[in-house]
Amino acid sequence: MVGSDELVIVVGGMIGLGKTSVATLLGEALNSKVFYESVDDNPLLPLLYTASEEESERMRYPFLLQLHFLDTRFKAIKRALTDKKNVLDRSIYEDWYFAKTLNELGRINDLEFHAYERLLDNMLEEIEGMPKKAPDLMVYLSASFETVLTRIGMRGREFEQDPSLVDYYHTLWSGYDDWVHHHYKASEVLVVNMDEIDVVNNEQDAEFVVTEVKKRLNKMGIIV
Ligand SMILES: Nc1ncnc2c1ncn2[C@@H]1O[C@H](COP(=O)(O)OP(=O)(O)OP(=O)(O)O)[C@@H](O)[C@H]1O
Repeated sequence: MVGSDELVIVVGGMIGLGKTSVATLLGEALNSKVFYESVDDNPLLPLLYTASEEESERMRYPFLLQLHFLDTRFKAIKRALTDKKNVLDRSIYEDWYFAKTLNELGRINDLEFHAYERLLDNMLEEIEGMPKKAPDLMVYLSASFETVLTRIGMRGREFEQDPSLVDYYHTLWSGYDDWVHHHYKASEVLVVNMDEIDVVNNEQDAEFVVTEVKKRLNKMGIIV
């Protein structure tokens, strides 16, 4: 039985749906530390979006970016599972889906992807050897493609705005639900439909999400 003081929650889902806001909200509601996905100190991320195809291919930016994420997420999940009582804004489990999509799009080659998978397996084995081996719950934010595009546009992060990225977003979006339901096995999953939910501007929506998470945890025998 997991005590509420050992609880680890990961927040997942497509780009722009509000993982950071939901992670903050849950951190406050459950009195937990939050590990944020850091975008500002990641020099490789804008390059994934803005470098020319030729430069990206020559410099291997998509692969280097995956190594960067693998490194930071491994650190975060190890700390979260050791310290306990944490909420993570995205996690190591989800990055594989990005890497696989970039491989399918030809931006990461097969040799790179296999090297990535071996490194990831090795890291996951380390995690499974820890006293707390996995998160307790993934809160998965889901939405229509229209909502995703609206939210990415509203957030206005400059390097994410180019219209040529819509195909990339659609490819990621179209396999995301399948990834969470058929590939992700580390914990139970609570799906939150973000089409009608705005946790930032609507207090009732924020309360609704917190209540849903608490209800699920209680059902799992974790009293919060
Ligand atoms: N493994 C990865 N490979 C490629 N890009 C990634 C990866 N992980 C995150 N990103 C990118 O990093 C950026 C930040 O991620 P994302 O927008 O999902 O989180 P966020 O800024 O916290 O959004 P939100 O909080 O609104 O859900 C996005 O452009 C996303 O595509």
